[in-house]
Amino acid sequence: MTTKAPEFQATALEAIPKIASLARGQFRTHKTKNIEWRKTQLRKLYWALEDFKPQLVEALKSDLGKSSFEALLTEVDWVKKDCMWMLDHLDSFAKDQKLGSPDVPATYSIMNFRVKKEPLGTVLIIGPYNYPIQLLLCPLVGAIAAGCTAVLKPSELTPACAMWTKELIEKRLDSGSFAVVNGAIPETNALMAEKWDKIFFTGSAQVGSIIAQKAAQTLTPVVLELGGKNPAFITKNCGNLALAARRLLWGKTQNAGQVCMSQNYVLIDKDLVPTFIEFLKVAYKDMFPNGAKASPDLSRIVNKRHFQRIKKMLDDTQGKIVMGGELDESELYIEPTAVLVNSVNDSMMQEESFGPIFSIYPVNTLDEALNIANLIHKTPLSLFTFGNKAENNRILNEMTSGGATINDGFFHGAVNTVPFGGVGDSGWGAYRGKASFDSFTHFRTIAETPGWAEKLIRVRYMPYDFKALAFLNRLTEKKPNFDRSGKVVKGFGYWVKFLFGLGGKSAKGAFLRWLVVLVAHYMYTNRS
Ligand SMILES: NC(=O)C1=CN([C@@H]2O[C@H](COP(=O)(O)OP(=O)(O)OC[C@H]3O[C@@H](n4cnc5c(N)ncnc54)[C@H](O)[C@@H]3O)[C@@H](O)[C@H]2O)C=CC1
Ligand SMILES: CC1=C(/C=C/C(C)=C/C=C/C(C)=C/C=C/C=C(C)/C=C/C=C(C)/C=C/C=C(\C)C(=O)O)C(C)(C)CCC1
Repeated sequence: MTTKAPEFQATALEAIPKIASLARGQFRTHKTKNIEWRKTQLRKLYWALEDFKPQLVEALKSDLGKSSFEALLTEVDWVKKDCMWMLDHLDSFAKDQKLGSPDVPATYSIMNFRVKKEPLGTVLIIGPYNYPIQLLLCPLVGAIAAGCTAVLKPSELTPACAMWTKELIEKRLDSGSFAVVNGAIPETNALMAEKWDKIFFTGSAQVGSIIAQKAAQTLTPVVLELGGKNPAFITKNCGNLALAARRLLWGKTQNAGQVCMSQNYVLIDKDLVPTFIEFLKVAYKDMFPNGAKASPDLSRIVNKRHFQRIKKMLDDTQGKIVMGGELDESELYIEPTAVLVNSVNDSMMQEESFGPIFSIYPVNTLDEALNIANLIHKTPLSLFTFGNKAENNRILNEMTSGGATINDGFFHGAVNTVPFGGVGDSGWGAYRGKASFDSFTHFRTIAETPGWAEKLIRVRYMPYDFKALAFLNRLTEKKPNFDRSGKVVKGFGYWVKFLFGLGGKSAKGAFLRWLVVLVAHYMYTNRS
């Protein structure tokens, strides 16, 4: 089969309602509730990715100039690993969860409480352009695992990937249950006019807001995986400044920095700035011994619009380019570039670069750095800290983010089985690993009241009987061990528990303490 992608073809608008209706109809057959059926789809997706690997690698090259190395590591093989991991864990994720203590008080243990994991239904997955395979198909892995049917809308900015994705999904997965609609705003709007049981959107905050507003009209739940202006903090106590420079440069060179979770700017102790810049240049030389432009490893910017957007940030900055700075629109090439700035109003601080450029902002204190970062973007998608333990903990405590990495670039987002998502306006919800299954699952609590218990539980019936209520309260009510000011009162009960528990804070703690006492007693009494 040729590796050249078919000419990009948007899905006919009039076909979209039928595609959505077919996916809904497939869900209503209930076949997706069969775990083996879901596993079969995941296995088919795995082999489709394997078999279409040459086409997908070629498509990523033509759409983004993405190296085959990154095309495999962060796209095709990444999703294949997702399929394998989900296959290994799906049985445990999908089985009913029996509820007991402490969720269910002993009094109600006869009700056989359990949580049934049910697919939400038919979902819409909208993907971005920067990782057009991974960021579209990893949510699909979750949807399949949860038992949903799905319609995918790839980004039109990566047309070759979109066309091959359509082919591999529609040719290899269950017909009608999984479909791809290609197109841009009109097609996405036509999809948004349909009723979905969940929408999973990855893209800009601006478009995410449009999606969320439309979804709200039909009370459709959404997951939003958005962007952010992500800070990196480097303090005097960062330990290895050269390591910080190399690891942060990694975050801005992979995929030519078109990574929503990479750092946008670096807040660094002012005394470290000259050395940091030198270390950046050393790392740059290591990564690109023959220059970045000649390197087969560095992606290109996806299109002229984004190229011009990034170029404008550099044109508008009042800062000084201290590394890189070469651009070539004919190749959509932008050199990894660092800009030394001194104003929070600088274009390099105010916008998400979503490219291979970032700013360096000297600070006097960690207080100043935290104030600036919270001013620039209170809820970024990521943050990175290079300080001592106390400083890192303080940064994590005083600044939130979707995820964070200590002492590296975006490593919290470089392992496909740990939860990934934003916070505040950088995203709603999470996926990857079990979170992918959970994201498309309804956790349905079920109780079952046995007939023989009717006399035991008559308390709820009229005519109400306060004696029965008092009896129920005696069984179920816990006396407070605190007073009205919220202070724990160390009364008789407290001391009895303390003594019998040997001061342990929990049953496990008490057990372990008693075990130590008994072993010590045994060893003493049996000493030679
Ligand atoms: N949190 C995450 O995992 C990620 C977040 N992003 C964010 O996405 C942005 C870059 O990706 P893009 O693809 O440019 O995002 P985008 O928001 O422009 O497009 C995303 C999707 O929305 C569709 N779309 C665009 N405009 C629309 C409109 N007006 N109405 C309806 N649908 C529309 C596009 O066709 C595409 O499929 C950056 O802001 C980046 O931070 C990108 C990748 C991952
Ligand atoms: C080899 C042994 C060991 C240790 C091995 C280790 C620690 C290996 C480390 C490997 C590394 C650093 C791999 C890095 C991989 C990076 C990846 C996969 C990046 C992925 C990027 C993605 C998915 C980007 C997504 C972008 C998004 C969502 C966005 O737009 O933001 C031991 C264990 C130490 C000893 C045995 C041998």
